Amino acid sequence: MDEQFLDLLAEKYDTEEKIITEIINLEAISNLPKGTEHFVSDLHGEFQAFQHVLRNGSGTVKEKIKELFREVWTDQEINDFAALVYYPEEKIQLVIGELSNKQALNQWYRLTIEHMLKLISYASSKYTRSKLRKALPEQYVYIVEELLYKTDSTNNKDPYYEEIYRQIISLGQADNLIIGLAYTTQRLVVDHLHVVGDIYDRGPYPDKIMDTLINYHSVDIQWGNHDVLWIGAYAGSLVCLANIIRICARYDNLDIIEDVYGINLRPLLNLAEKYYDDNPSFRPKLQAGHNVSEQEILQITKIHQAIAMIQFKLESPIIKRRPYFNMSERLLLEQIDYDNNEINICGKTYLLENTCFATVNPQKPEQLLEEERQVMEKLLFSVQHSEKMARHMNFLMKKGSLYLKYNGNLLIHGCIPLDEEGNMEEMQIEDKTYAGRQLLDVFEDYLRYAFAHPEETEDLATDMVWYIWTGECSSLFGKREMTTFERYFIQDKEAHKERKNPYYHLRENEEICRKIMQEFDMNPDHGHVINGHTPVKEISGESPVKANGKMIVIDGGFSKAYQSTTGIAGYTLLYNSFGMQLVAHKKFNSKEDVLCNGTDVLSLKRLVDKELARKLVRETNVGEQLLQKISNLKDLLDYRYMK
Ligand SMILES: O=P(O)(O)OC[C@H]1O[C@](O)(COP(=O)(O)O)[C@@H](O)[C@@H]1O
Ligand SMILES: [Mn+2]
Repeated sequence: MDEQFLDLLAEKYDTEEKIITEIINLEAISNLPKGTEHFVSDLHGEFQAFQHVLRNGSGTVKEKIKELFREVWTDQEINDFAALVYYPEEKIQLVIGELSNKQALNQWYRLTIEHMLKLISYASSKYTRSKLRKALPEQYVYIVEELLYKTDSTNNKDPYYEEIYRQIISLGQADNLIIGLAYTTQRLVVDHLHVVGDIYDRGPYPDKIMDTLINYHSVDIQWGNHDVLWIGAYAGSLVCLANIIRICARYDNLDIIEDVYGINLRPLLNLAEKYYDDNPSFRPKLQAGHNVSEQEILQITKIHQAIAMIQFKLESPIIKRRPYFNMSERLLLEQIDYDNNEINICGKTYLLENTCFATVNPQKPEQLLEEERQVMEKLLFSVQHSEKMARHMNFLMKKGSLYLKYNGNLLIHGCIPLDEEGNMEEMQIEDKTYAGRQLLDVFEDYLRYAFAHPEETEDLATDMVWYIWTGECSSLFGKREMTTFERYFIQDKEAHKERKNPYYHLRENEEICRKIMQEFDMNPDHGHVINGHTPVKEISGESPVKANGKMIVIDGGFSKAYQSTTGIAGYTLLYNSFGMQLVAHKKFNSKEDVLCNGTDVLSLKRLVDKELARKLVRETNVGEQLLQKISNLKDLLDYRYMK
C-alpha cells in the first residue's frame, strides 16, 4: 500500500486505539442486515402521489405499525396512527380539533409519544445507534435517547421517565416532538431511494419533487427521457427548450416555466398572438380541478402552436448536420405539399388538418423568422439564468446517470437498444461505432460535456442530448420515431404509431436479460434488470415481472394521463434484507382522504425474490466500500504498529 496514502490516513487515525475501534465498528456494521432500498419511477410531476408513496415507504410504515400493534388496536386506530406518521402536522391539528378538553389532549400526547418511540425502536432495530441518532429530531436527541434506551428493569426510574413526558407536554413541546419522530420513522423505513427516471413533464409539480429529493437523506436518479430534455434545455439545446415549453403548454403547465422557474414568456406570447388563432389540435389538456378561463385557454393554444412550429423547424438542421442520427425521414416540414395540405410519410399520403404554418416559408421550411430566433434567444438566456433551474439541474447531474449498477441490479429508465436477433444494436457516431454498455457510456459522456459547456449550442454534444430524447438508438426513448407532428396534424391513428425497439418484446426472454447483465459485467444468477418508462397494462393482463423474474418493470404510473390505460396507479419496488417485493398502488385520491377517512392507497405486495439467507451490509455496494476501508486500516495498523 502507498506510504503517502497511509501517512494521510494516519492523520485521522493517529493512535492504535482509534484504528482498532474503527475496524471493530466497521466490521460490526458490515454484518448488519442490509438497509431497505425503495425504487420509484415515472413520477411525471405528480408531487402529491409521490410524496405519499415516499411518506408511507410503499406500505412499509403501515406494515411495521401492524406488526407491533395488530393485537391491541382496531383497523381504525392503525389507520389513524399511520396517517399521523405520514402527515404529522395536519393530523395533529385534526386531533386537537376533535378532542374536547386539555386533559384528553395531554393523555393523547403522552400515549402517542410512547407509541412513536416503540415504532422507532422497532424500525431502527437493524441500524447502529449512531445511525439512529442522525435520524432523530436534532433538538430532542438527548431526551429521546433517554426514553428509547430505558435499561432499568427495577422500575426505580419510572418516576424519572414519567417526569420527562410530563415536562415535554407542559412545556408545549409535544407537537414538535411528535412531528419530528414521525419524520424519523419515515426516514428509517427506507434507507435509500432510487428514482428510475422521468421526474419531469405532464404533471404540475416537478419542482416540488426536485426539492423533496434534494432534501432526501439518500437518493440516486437514473435519468428518464423527459429529465434529459430539461437538462438539454439548460445545457443550451434550443430544440430541447422548445420541447419542454411545448409539453408544458400541452398539459396546461406553463406556470412551471413562468412562476416556478421565473422564465419570461411574454416575447413568446407576443409572437403567438401575432401568428396564431384558436386550433382544436393545440388546446391544452386541462388538469382536473384547475380553473382556466376561455381567454387563458386561447392564449395557451396560441403559445402551443408557436412553440411547436419552432420545435419542428429547429429539428431540421440537426438532422441534416448529423446524418448518422438516421432521422432524415423526420424532415417532415420539407415533405409537406403546402398547396394541397398533404404530406407523404413512408410512401403514404395523408391529409393535414388543423395546420398552423403561417410562419413557414415553403421554399425554406426550416428557416426561423427573425422574431422566432429572438424569442428563442431570450428564452435560453432566461433559462440559463434561472437560479432555481440551475439548482435543480445541477442536482440532476450530481445524483443522476444514464444507468446504475447497484447491489447486483442494473437500473435503467428505458432500454438497452437491441436488434431483432437480440444483439446489442450498433450506432455510428462520427467515424466510430458503439453498442451496448459502450454506447450508453458515450451518450453519458456527451451529455455531461454539453452540461459543462452551456454556451455551446450547436455542437455534437448538445445535439446528442436531443438524440437521447428522441433517437432510435437512445436507451431512454427506445422507439424508432416520435410522432409528435403526426399527432397534431393527421387524424389517421395509423400515422401516430411509434415502433418500439425489439428490446421491448425480447426482454420477456430470460436468456436476453442474462446477456444484458453480462454486457454490464454483472452476475445474471443474482441480479435483475429494473426498468421504468413503459406503463404496465395490468388491465390487459401484462405482468411487471418478466423473464423468469430477471426483469422488473416499475413504471410508477403516477401520471394521471396514463392511469386509465394501466388500470392501476403503477408499481414501486422494495428490496430489503429478506428479498424483493413489488408493490402495486391504487389510484391516489388526496392527502385529505388519507387524513380524514384513513384511506391509504392500498398496496398489494408480490414477492419477486426471496433471499436464501438474510442479506448483510457486507454484500452490498456500501459494504464493499466498508470492507475496503477495513483493509486500509489493517494496512495502517501493520505499517505503523507492526501488527
Ligand atoms: O402523450 P404525450 O404527452 O403527448 O406524449 C407522447 C409522447 O411521449 C412519449 O411516450 C415519451 O414519453 P414517456 O417517456 O413518458 O413514454 C413519446 O413516445 C410520445 O410521442
Ligand atoms: Mn420515459
